Amino acid sequence: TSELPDDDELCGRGLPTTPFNRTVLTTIGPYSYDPAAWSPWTHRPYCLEANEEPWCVYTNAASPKGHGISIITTPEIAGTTLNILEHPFDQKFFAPEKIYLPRPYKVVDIPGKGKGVIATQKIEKGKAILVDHASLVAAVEYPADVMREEVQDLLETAVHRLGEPEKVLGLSKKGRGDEATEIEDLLLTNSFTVLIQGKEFMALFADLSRFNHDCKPNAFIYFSETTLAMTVWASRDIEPGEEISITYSTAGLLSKERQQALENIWGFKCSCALCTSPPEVLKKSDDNRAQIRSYQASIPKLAQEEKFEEALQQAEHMFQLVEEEGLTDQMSDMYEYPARMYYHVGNLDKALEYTLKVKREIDGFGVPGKFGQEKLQGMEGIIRRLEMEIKIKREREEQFGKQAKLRGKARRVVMGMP
Ligand SMILES: C[S@@+](CC[C@H](N)C(=O)[O-])C[C@H]1O[C@@H](n2cnc3c(N)ncnc32)[C@H](O)[C@@H]1O
Repeated sequence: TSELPDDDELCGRGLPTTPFNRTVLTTIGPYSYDPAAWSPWTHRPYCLEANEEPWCVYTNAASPKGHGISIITTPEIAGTTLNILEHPFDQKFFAPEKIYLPRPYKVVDIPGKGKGVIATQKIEKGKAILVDHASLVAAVEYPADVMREEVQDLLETAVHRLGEPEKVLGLSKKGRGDEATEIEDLLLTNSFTVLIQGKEFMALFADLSRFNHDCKPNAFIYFSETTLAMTVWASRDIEPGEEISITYSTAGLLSKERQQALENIWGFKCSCALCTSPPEVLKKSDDNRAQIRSYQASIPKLAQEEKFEEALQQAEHMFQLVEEEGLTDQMSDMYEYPARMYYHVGNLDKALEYTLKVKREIDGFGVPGKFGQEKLQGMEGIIRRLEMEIKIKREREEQFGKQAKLRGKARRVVMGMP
């Protein structure tokens, strides 16, 4: 738009001002005119001054994978937290055997939902369907002295600086009229809230944005803070021709709560198979989800009171219901409870089974961060120990079995039997 800095300014030669007459910062550091100092950004950061600190657009127009990435945040966050941005430009972070290439789906029209994604081949549970790097990452909250028009200006700049802005501009919009600008509408219709080092951001992913919501999805998404990529994982086997769906709402909500959350946060009325099913089906699902919710509260409590048998019975039933409701991967933080409790009651095989699930959660999905790496090493240690204890236990049982056989034989000899 005419409000955007012109090409000279984008290359760092001019002195751009925002349409609101705040001078874009020109100090050294992230604002330097020397392109070498902007790395890994391809444009000089475009900033507006706010009371406490400036807010800037940081863009790498070419990476990752050509479509580019723009991030709206403060220089402090860009300079510290987002140092991790070396990673998005690294293409080696994914094991090829874990991900489908080329993509195993196509984008088609889905009645009542606009566009959506259909599997073009059988997709196996546990494999990655798509790894999509964010195109736009924008802070959710701004200081009180930053005007809405100024945020709109940052957003415009962020999108138009991308290598392929049309990939983002072509996404679906609700048509919110005067309520929102085109880019605000795009964000409201398509962005996912992600956490980067504990801070909330809105993130827009050009390809992920075609996946529709389902209350009983067959896939789930995982965001990696270190690569700023969202991965879509198959949570069960998916047949060719099936729509691939994810969930936009939080786990464990009942049907009315889900409908409300989707309307309030995403602005649409859900027409997925579960939401449009007969009342008795919906009620059964709600009962299951209410039971899961109650188990989520009671299992940690029972574990604390060392009522392991009861807690384990509940945990087994909970994971059965979770599977039935298609929520398996939203409950992964609960695996640690049965892992520990089975160890306490001496069931090492089950303890190992659940510990392996915890490990899969940490390292299966993208590159774990520093905390993830430490936890992963801890888990690997526990797994080695459990495997060793199981081996020793098996050997003892075998030894015991042999001795019992010998004793039996000796007794028969004493008694004069053949
Ligand atoms: C992130 S986009 C998904 C892709 C979108 N259908 C498209 O055409 O590009 C979110 C929008 O898709 C539609 N949508 C997604 N899931 C839906 C569902 N379960 N029921 C009805 N509409 C849905 C809504 O219009 C929503 O605002």
